[in-house]
Amino acid sequence: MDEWMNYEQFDRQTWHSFFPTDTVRLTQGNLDEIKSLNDRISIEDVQDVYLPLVKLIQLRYQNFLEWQMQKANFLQRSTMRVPYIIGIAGSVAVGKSTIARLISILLNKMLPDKRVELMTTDGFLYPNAELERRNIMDRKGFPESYDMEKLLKFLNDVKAGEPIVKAPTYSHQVYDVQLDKPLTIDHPDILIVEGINTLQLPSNQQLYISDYFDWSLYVDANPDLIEHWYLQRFGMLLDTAFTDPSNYYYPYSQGDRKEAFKMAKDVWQRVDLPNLREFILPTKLRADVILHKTTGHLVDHLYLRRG
Ligand SMILES: Nc1ncnc2c1ncn2[C@@H]1O[C@H](COP(=O)(O)OP(=O)(O)O)[C@@H](O)[C@H]1O
Ligand SMILES: CC(C)(COP(=O)(O)O)[C@@H](O)C(=O)NCCC(=O)O
Repeated sequence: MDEWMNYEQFDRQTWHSFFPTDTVRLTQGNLDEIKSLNDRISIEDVQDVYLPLVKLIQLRYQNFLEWQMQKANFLQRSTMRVPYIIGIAGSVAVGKSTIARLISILLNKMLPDKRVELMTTDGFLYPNAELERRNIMDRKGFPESYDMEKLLKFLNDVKAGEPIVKAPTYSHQVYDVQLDKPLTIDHPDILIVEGINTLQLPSNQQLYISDYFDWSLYVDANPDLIEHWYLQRFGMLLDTAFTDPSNYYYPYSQGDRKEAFKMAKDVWQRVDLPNLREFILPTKLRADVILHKTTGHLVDHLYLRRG
């Protein structure tokens, strides 16, 4: 069976032609904000790929608002403000959080009167101490390493319009969940939820976390390229750990750099790559849009689900 049968494929030129972006003027401030995300992010990608993508999200969001109104009319109630939730999935180090931040900047630009918030599911990993207690430290990122019930409850509270909902956070520098530094989600218009497990099926609950997503994106790339990006990020983590003994990577930053990279490559091969193959890639065809990246993080193709 053709796995792509439910998707239409577009190359970047065609994709760009759907929303020629001379209609949206990015100010120098917007560009600086985008640049500060990542020095190497390409402005061509922003114009050719991400602005049309965000335009599509805007259209879907308008449709959602319309539906909320019609539903309230039908149920003879006043319209409630229900957050629109976007899920972003893909491998460790494929660029999910960078894209999530970029989409949030562009959404703010296109919808200045709406409040957009951003979070990652990493905070719902069990803390390292608990992973160790369960003897699954080598399975960090695998389905059993997340408190999915807590994540479901969180999404449910946000969707139900609870005014203040707290989400635990995760630090790559500390390499652990930071229970003392929760993120407060305060009734946003749009919430972007990014994480490797956003499109995964539940192991034992009846509810799927993807049921809470109004729109979803999967970020795809060749695993060899993702390994390269993982190791590049590892290099950056080593550089920032250099002067900070509290950083998880500090000991690696003090020792032989070659040995440190050997260790990181081993972790990718033993943990993150099998996780990608077994549990993340199989969720790709559940996304509304699949964005395919190639060398240098450039997007070459997009796939849009039919219907
Ligand atoms: N569009 C991009 N251009 C250049 N580098 C990028 C881009 N997207 C991500 N990166 C880099 O790739 C690495 C992984 O990205 P990140 O957003 O942390 O991935 P994820 O959230 O999927 O783990 C980081 O070092 C990041 O700076
Ligand atoms: C916290 C993560 C599961 C999530 O990754 P992310 O998508 O934020 O890059 C991952 O970064 C991780 O720590 N994996 C375990 C193996 C490793 O150290 O790479």
